[in-house]
Amino acid sequence: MIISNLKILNFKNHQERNFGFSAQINCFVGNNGVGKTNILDALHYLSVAKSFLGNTDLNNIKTDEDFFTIEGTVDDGEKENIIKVQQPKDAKKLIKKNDKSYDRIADHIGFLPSVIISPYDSNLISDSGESRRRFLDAMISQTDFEYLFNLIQYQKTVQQRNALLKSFAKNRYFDADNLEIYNQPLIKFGTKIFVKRQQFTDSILPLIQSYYETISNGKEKVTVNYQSDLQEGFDYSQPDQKFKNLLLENLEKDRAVTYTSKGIHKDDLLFEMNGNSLKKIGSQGQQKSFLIALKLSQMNRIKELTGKTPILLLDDIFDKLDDSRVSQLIELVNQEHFGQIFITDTNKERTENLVKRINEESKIFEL
Ligand SMILES: Nc1ncnc2c1ncn2[C@@H]1O[C@H](COP(=O)(O)OP(=O)(O)OP(=O)(O)O)[C@@H](O)[C@H]1O
Repeated sequence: MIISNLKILNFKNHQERNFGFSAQINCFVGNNGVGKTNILDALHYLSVAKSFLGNTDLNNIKTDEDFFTIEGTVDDGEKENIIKVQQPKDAKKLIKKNDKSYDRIADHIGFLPSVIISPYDSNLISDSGESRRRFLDAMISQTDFEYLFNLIQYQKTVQQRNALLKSFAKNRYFDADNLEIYNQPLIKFGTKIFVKRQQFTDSILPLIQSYYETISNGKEKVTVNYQSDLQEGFDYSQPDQKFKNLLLENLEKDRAVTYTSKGIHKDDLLFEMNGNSLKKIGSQGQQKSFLIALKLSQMNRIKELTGKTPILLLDDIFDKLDDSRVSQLIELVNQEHFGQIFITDTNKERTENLVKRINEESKIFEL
């Protein structure tokens, strides 16, 4: 997938911008706060119709303006497509492909896959399990529409079941048959999600280890463990049984706390380095190397599963990495064809030197 052109109107600090991109490497250089990351965020919008920084859409409209528009020309290998994302101040966000609006934003996910590596990724290590779950979900959803559908259904069902548990407690009343209406879809969708998360983590682990080994020159060994309430004693010949048992065993607890205490909405990913928690013992550079390995593996899997090469967004990537790790990373980019890459850096000279070392066509934009 190649973005040949990007037009931005009233997006964050950018009033009006128009870029013609290289099919290979594009760099944005400039001082702190000039809006380099915001350009990557605009490209991220073209991919999944939302910010990677977690801001609300309305906050991304330039101050004192009434809307923002992001328009990209995307070559999918067969033809050029115009993707347009528009957020008015007082109406719903719109996303269009070739002038046709999508009914649901989810229908666009997967058309233009992207992988972002940014300083904000460190939240993946430091935050609670929720951000790792969201990352895992986003990773799988980009290659598997059914997964996204199951996840949306599961989340709706958990909310409905929790509301029912609360209403039971409030009215001092309980009806097992009524609860069963929600248990069934919870088990069906939750089990499918568990199996997919397990398979995906298993398939990505060797890639993460191999990329980490290359970047760190074999200095440390990392692992990623998927953890789920459904794991212990899960039987693939009767997959629904485990979740069924869990709900039964925890019924009294769920009634007492008035929410669903067990399930795949509590899953987590455990990141380890040499057998210890990466969060506890990893230096900033080691953690960053791990996150880069994780993201490059994500890229590799998306490419393998969909046949599409995601765009790679590298925000401030060289900060905190020593020269040896930067060299290894560049070596990697040279060896494997990563498709179209967008890089931000405050240091123009460093960027020019880097680009010289990578044997790809490039453009540098000074902001
Ligand atoms: N809705 C908005 N309206 C106007 N300006 C905004 C809006 N949202 C963010 N900004 C501005 O965007 C700028 C930050 O842009 P960005 O993070 O892209 O900078 P950067 O060039 O990547 O900086 P750094 O090198 O520090 O990472 C800030 O000056 C901020 O005030």
